Amino acid sequence: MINRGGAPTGGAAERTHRLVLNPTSGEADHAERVRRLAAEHGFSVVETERAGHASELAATAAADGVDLLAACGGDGTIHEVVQGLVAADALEDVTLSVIPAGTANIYASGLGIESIDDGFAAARRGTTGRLDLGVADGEPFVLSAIAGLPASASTSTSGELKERIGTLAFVIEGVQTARQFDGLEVAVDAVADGEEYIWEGEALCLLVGTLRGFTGPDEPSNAETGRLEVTVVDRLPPTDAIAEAVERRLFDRETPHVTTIEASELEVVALEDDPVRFSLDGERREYDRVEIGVRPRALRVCVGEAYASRP
Ligand SMILES: Nc1ncnc2c1ncn2[C@@H]1O[C@H](COP(=O)(O)OP(=O)(O)OP(=O)(O)O)[C@@H](O)[C@H]1O
Repeated sequence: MINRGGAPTGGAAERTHRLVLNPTSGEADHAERVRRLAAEHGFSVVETERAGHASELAATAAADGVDLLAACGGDGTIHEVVQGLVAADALEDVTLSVIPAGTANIYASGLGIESIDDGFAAARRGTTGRLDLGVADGEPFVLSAIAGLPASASTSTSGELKERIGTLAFVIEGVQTARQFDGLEVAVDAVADGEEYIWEGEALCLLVGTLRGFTGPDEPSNAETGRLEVTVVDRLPPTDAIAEAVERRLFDRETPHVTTIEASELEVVALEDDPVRFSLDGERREYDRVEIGVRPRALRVCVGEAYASRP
């Protein structure tokens, strides 16, 4: 559901705006422009000085009574800001705004925000959506939990490929950079539409996303379903995996080695001694066993015009 326009909480005059700026994200050439635009739009700016700092700054903003908090950086910065808001138990009080200044900016794209100017325009317009938040082992993620591909795969995907085929672009580029990859011995136990789904074996990769289609040709995508899109790609020769991934996405055909379900919760267990390496919104984590769930529509976030006009 979309809340069109107006201040998300309180009157415009009472709103407090703050922006958490990661000056090192992307090409690291955005800080000066963002400081200027932030001032023009009535945001005070706090800047990160190290990894993890955005979470602390977000929690402080919540404690200070900020009601519109912008995260300026890439997906990792948004991840940290949301982590801080969750830690401060402030999701009901603070509206998030996204100013994309990272390398891939996948979450911003999913919200229909393609540029820094778009981000400020969305904040100014104040149209908000309530979006699902993923949770892995208690840690919130806004976009994705990906295992089996190098964490860099989630950020190295080219924009063009991503636009054409969505999530599976990660698979394709990941496979191309992971030819030496041994596969992932895992058991996946998921609940989809009240039914249990069990997968066990050697996977090439496992992708869990909050944005449905995450995100295919119909961007921007719906992240208000209360379900996670879970894709398991069997271990098979890289070229076959690519062919099947493309076939599945482009022609919407069932393919034998790529399974996609919409789950409300799942558990992933490593069947080998080594833990499974995940990338949570691009940040690296390792688990022997992890429960992944969703907090339906827990995050209030300013959306771009393209998202807001979605039927
Ligand atoms: N001042 C800082 N110095 C060094 N690292 C920082 C600083 N501020 C934040 N970071 C770290 O930068 C990392 C990358 O940030 P982010 O993901 O936002 O940008 P990106 O990788 O360029 O973009 P994307 O994820 O969209 O491809 C995060 O892991 C974050 O912890």
